[in-house]
Amino acid sequence: MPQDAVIGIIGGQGWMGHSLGVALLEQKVLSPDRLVISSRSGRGEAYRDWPEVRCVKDSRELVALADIIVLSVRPADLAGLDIETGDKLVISLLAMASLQEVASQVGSDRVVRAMPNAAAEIRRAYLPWFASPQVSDDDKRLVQALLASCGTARELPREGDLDYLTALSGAGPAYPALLAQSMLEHARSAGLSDEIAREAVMQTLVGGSLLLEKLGTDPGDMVERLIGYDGTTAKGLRTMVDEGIGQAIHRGLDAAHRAATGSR
Ligand SMILES: NC(=O)C1=CN([C@@H]2O[C@H](COP(=O)(O)OP(=O)(O)OC[C@H]3O[C@@H](n4cnc5c(N)ncnc54)[C@H](O)[C@@H]3O)[C@@H](O)[C@H]2O)C=CC1
Ligand SMILES: O=C(O)[C@@H]1CCC=N1
Repeated sequence: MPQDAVIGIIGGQGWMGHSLGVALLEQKVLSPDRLVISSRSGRGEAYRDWPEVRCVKDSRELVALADIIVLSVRPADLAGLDIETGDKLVISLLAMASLQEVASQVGSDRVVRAMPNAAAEIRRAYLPWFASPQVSDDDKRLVQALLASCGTARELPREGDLDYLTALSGAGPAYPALLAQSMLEHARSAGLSDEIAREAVMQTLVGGSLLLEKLGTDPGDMVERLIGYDGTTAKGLRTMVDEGIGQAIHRGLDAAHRAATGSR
């Protein structure tokens, strides 16, 4: 990254905005004097350890100060962004807003769409991104370095893949949360104390995910291996499959994908 490039995050106090800003600072990808955030609610607590970070209320001021602009407002707030970035590099984290929509809203052709997820907060996000043809190879290296501060970043060959991944990985941390919620309700109804139920659910989901990651094999192999015991797990898995868990997941992902694509 150019040593003196200034990054501006519009919505830099929000969930994704501050996750990215703080990750860049903590990993020293960026020195605090090279980060500007715009926030309607003032400075807030997220950057208290870095007083050199500049905070402005007016996003037009941020655009004037920054070389690279990150958009991290909610999709409904895009149309109200009264900014003109010229040909500065713009990185949009917004779901549902196409490259074309972002480009025409901010007036730049150098636009990257990136899709973080909630795990950016702990730097374990999956962050696919797609760039417009006007984004240079140097820009792309920079984008990859910035986004990798929050997890695993990956350039995509097609914008449509980003819409799909908005539903799969962008929304993704909500899916284990739903599973955890359902398991927790069941454990409580079986009479376990709240403390033990929570501990059991969390350790099981985290441990199971880490094991899958470590094994690196097809998840179906682990399912088959456990079905092979023909015991407790097999009974549970077969019932879940027969009750339509697979279809429910596919239909949910289809619905999220349709929402991510909007009218396109
Ligand atoms: N939260 C998530 O898990 C994910 C969010 N996203 C996308 O990231 C974007 C941001 O989402 P969150 O951080 O979760 O939302 P958020 O609501 O936590 O943050 C948005 C921030 O933007 C600020 N804001 C709104 N209009 C502004 C303006 N004109 N100038 C300056 N600041 C302004 C708000 O005050 C707020 O602090 C969204 O577009 C969303 O689609 C993408 C993937 C995952
Ligand atoms: O729910 C949303 O629209 C955004 C995109 C993925 C996660 N949050």
